[in-house]
Amino acid sequence: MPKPKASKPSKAPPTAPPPTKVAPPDWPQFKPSLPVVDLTPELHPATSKIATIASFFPKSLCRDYVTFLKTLPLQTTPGKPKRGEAVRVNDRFQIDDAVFARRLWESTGLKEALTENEDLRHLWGGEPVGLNPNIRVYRYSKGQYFDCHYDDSNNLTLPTEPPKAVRTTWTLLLYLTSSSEGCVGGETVFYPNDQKLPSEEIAVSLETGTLLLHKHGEDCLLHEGREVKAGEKWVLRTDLCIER
Ligand SMILES: O=C(O)CCC(=O)C(=O)O
Ligand SMILES: [Fe+2]
Repeated sequence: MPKPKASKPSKAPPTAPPPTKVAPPDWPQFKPSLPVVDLTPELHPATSKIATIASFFPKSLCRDYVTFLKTLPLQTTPGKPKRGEAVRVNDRFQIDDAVFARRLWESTGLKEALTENEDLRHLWGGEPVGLNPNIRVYRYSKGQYFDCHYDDSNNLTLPTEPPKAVRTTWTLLLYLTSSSEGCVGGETVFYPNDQKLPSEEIAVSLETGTLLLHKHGEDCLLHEGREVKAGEKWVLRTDLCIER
């Protein structure tokens, strides 16, 4: 747990070891081929620990993805969190899929957007080399939320040839729905001073197709996925990996 200061449960629940022998899903193709717009990460005006890339997925592709994701065996959060873990109330699907992580990195324009932008290169904490194969899909329905927590950095080995030792430094959240699809609430809200103070909140509203990036590990801001009031919030999560 990188930040023990907060009084609330503050560690994201552990990601149970992803099933290793489960066949990966037949993720829809990226159609139209990506990127559809110039992918320039925009730093949040309040902090350089949050960036967004608008229209990372076009809306039609988000729609295709949600239709597909609904067919996956999502699991509702089991039981009560352990001491010191944040409450996450949503439905989730998790898979270790290095091939899909690589597609998201190499076939979307993301790799170029993060590695070829000289103004932003210093933000990533090292040389970005790919995405975490641990892919998570979240569905939040009315009343569901992810309470305040910090995201940990993890050391991994990417199954490249030869394998690459990496560390995750930023969380990536791809919003697949928003108010355009009838989702009310569900903002990702950050608190810059380790306390849930409404006066200091930095709320990022859902935008269909926007990729939200935020720094994690030691430098992670306390954050939450605010309660969904109506409709469904669908999110795809992975993490940025740098060489270690
Ligand atoms: O759903 C959100 O907006 C936040 C998700 C999150 O914090 C996480 O996956 O660690
Ligand atoms: Fe998080």
